[in-house]
Amino acid sequence: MSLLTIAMPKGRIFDEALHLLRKAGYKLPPEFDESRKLIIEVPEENLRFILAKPMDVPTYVEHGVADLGIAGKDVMLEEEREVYELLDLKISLCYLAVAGLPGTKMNDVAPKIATKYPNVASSYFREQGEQVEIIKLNGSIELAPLIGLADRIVDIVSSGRTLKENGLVEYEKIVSITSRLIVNPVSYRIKDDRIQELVERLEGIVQQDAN
Ligand SMILES: Nc1ncnc2c1ncn2[C@@H]1O[C@H](COP(=O)(O)OP(=O)(O)OP(=O)(O)O)[C@@H](O)[C@H]1O
Ligand SMILES: O=P(O)(O)OC[C@H]1O[C@H](OP(=O)(O)OP(=O)(O)O)[C@H](O)[C@@H]1O
Repeated sequence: MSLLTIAMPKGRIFDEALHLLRKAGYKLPPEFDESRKLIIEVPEENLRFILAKPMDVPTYVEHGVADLGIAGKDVMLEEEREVYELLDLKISLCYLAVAGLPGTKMNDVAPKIATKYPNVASSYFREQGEQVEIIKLNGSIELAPLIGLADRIVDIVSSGRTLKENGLVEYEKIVSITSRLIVNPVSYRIKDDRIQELVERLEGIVQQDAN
């Protein structure tokens, strides 16, 4: 049985992803819940996990240092890596939206858009036929329109609380987001039996949770 390396996103998605794997029958030790280790070996399952920043998961998978990974659709759209998407895990639901101060129009000439997702934002506004200037930020995106840095933001909305508490409104929804199981194309070919088994086990749980 070949060893599978799985890139897991640290942070928000981690607990839900872990829960899903455990429900699918994988025995993952308490180390996952407590430790700060970045590589966790599970020899009993012939699995190895690497714990990465969510935005970096497709990079590890594309380079083949991880066979599989779990990544938000937002990350997949932004990073456009050479990986296959195998399964919608239907966890960590949220969406990407355009937001800004209420009752405001975007500047006519090169309106500024602040975002952590420069590629997604440029494609979106290009499709809308708008020429915009993208300002890349790494967090606290909602600050940008409040402080006069940008006309609009493109950011994740989940509960809507961050927008509301900062007096911002949503202008357009861009795309719904869930987390996906992704695979390196070569691993998919050479470790197909193991990967297929993992997909089927997870698929069963995702279906069960959806009903
Ligand atoms: N409210 C939310 N805000 C941000 N991401 C969310 C939210 N809900 C679900 N997600 C999913 O979680 C992923 C981000 O997880 P997380 O916030 O832990 O990482 P991060 O953006 O790298 O955070 P940080 O930069 O604060 O470490 C996104 O790619 C998205 O798919
Ligand atoms: O709709 P809500 O439930 O309020 O969630 C959305 C907020 O959560 C994320 O920020 P995060 O907490 O990751 O902080 P960040 O600004 O450092 O990215 C996202 O960028 C929004 O700001």
